Amino acid sequence: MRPDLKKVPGVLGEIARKRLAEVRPYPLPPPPPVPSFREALLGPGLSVIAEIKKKSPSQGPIREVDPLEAALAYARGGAKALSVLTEPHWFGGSLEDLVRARGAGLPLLRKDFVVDPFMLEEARAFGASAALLIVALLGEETGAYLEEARRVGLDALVEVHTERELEVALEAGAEILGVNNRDLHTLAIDLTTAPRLGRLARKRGFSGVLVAESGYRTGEELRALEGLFDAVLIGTNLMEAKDLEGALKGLLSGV
Ligand SMILES: O=P(O)(O)OC[C@@H](O)[C@@H](O)c1c[nH]c2ccccc12
Repeated sequence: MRPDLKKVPGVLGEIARKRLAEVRPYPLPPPPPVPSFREALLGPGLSVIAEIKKKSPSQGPIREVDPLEAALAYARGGAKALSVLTEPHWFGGSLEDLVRARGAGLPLLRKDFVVDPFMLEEARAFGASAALLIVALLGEETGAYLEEARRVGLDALVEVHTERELEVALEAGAEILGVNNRDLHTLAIDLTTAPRLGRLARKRGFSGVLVAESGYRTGEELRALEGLFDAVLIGTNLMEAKDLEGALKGLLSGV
């Protein structure tokens, strides 16, 4: 289950290699009961996964927030689930942020660069309902990580950015598929990526939950996702707003 990270280029490779060097398994507390991430996204209309992210490689510092206050504001604003960055160096996150965000009662996605199966057990033990699996990192190991996620009781958001990665994700049996508009090697965003690969996934017979990720800023952009996507993941645009609840309500009023 060791992904081969030597050949992963750009920012993504750098972050992931650092993360791998830091993994040191330790005894974990028994996992708490958590709500279902998958079910939360399957409600009517386009579900929003709102992200708690203090900084990022593309934006630099975004804001300092208390993850509990942010989580409560997002819940009031209509989010169906939350994504919490736990990567410390480039995103300023931590597992404590995950624990604090649980206070809002919404299902949590552990947003990190999972490169070791222990990180999945850890996510579950700290109260996540789901974890992100990045196909650009895990490659042919994606299926093994999906199985491990299932074994520990986590949903997996399997993230792709190219047609080749989509094939790997479908072959691995992904049930929740995320299409990232952002190329994690270069950080460039292209909003045509999600609809293009989303449509291709459906054409290939994918009947699971489809999530569009990254770069969304307007109600109009969200409206364009309706009918194809079950959910959208929004981070920076919300985090930059003073009033998280108002910003999310504003975006959703257009949908
Ligand atoms: O802040 P944005 O552009 O709204 O994007 C959110 C989310 O999609 C993005 O943070 C993300 C998508 N995939 C990732 C993988 C690792 C780190 C971060 C991400």
